[in-house]
Amino acid sequence: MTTFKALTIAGSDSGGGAGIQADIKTFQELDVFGMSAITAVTAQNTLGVHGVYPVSVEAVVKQIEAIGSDLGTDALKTGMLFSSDIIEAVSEKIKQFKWTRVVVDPVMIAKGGASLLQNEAVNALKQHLLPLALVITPNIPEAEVLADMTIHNLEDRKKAAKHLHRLGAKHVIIKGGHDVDSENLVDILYDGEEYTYLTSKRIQTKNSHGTGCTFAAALTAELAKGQNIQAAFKEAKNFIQVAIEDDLGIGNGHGPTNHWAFKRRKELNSLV
Ligand SMILES: Nc1ncnc2c1ncn2[C@@H]1O[C@H](COP(=O)(O)OP(=O)(O)O)[C@@H](O)[C@H]1O
Ligand SMILES: Cc1ncc(COP(=O)(O)O)c(N)n1
Repeated sequence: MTTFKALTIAGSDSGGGAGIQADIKTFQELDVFGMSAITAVTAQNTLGVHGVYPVSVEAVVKQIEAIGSDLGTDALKTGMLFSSDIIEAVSEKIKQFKWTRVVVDPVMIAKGGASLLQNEAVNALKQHLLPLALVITPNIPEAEVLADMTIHNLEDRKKAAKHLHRLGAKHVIIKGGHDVDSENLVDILYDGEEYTYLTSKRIQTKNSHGTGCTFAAALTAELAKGQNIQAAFKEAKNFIQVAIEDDLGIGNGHGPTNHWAFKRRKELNSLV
């Protein structure tokens, strides 16, 4: 049996709902062997971010080299990268190891408002990492920053996707979680020619901590297994939908999603 592998280069969330922890859980649930390079440690729970402690560039590079020189990976995702120095170093390593199945989740601000990317690092992200992305997965506020425009509606989102494609990302997914005025939730994918829309019902919940990380990790896992972007997009959307639906109700604030839900439902369905 082939063992598919995926690497996450991201921050640690002590609360377990986002960041490295969400990524590894998602990889595992989708039958992909998960590996990590940690860029920053955050002291975080469902109530917010209580501390951010970046890891040295040297330590980030060493972690990636340890994986690249031995295990290799079938796909990778980036999440919280924090600084332009880390972004540049990560980009160099992606090039060195000739990794192409690269998902860039341009994490900027935690749901509670804490900054997970320094302002001056946005340019580094655009210049160095975006051109290496097979797919970039911003939420609406992140797409606004990267495309340098305001997004009011779906047409604006399509324009922003085109802009990010021009900057070098081969595919652009702009997620719709922040479009809180609409009852349905639409995620869009642009491949340079056509748009694909995935629509789901908006679930009313305060427990959406880590949705972006989990979605991007599911996408990465499917790409690691050799799926094409369209198929990976659909599976990632299904994964996050049920993870939000079956939330765990833990913590006193914005709780995590349920990373078990997708596999458990699949197993239940195969029993009946
Ligand atoms: N309330 C919700 N109901 C259903 N799906 C959601 C909800 N909120 C977010 N999602 C889904 O979770 C994923 C992450 O969305 P979003 O919240 O936009 O990103 P981020 O977590 O990066 O801010 C997307 O696939 C989006 O469609
Ligand atoms: C370490 C880390 N990385 C990313 C996020 C963003 O979380 P979300 O997926 O909810 O946008 C987070 N809160 N913490």
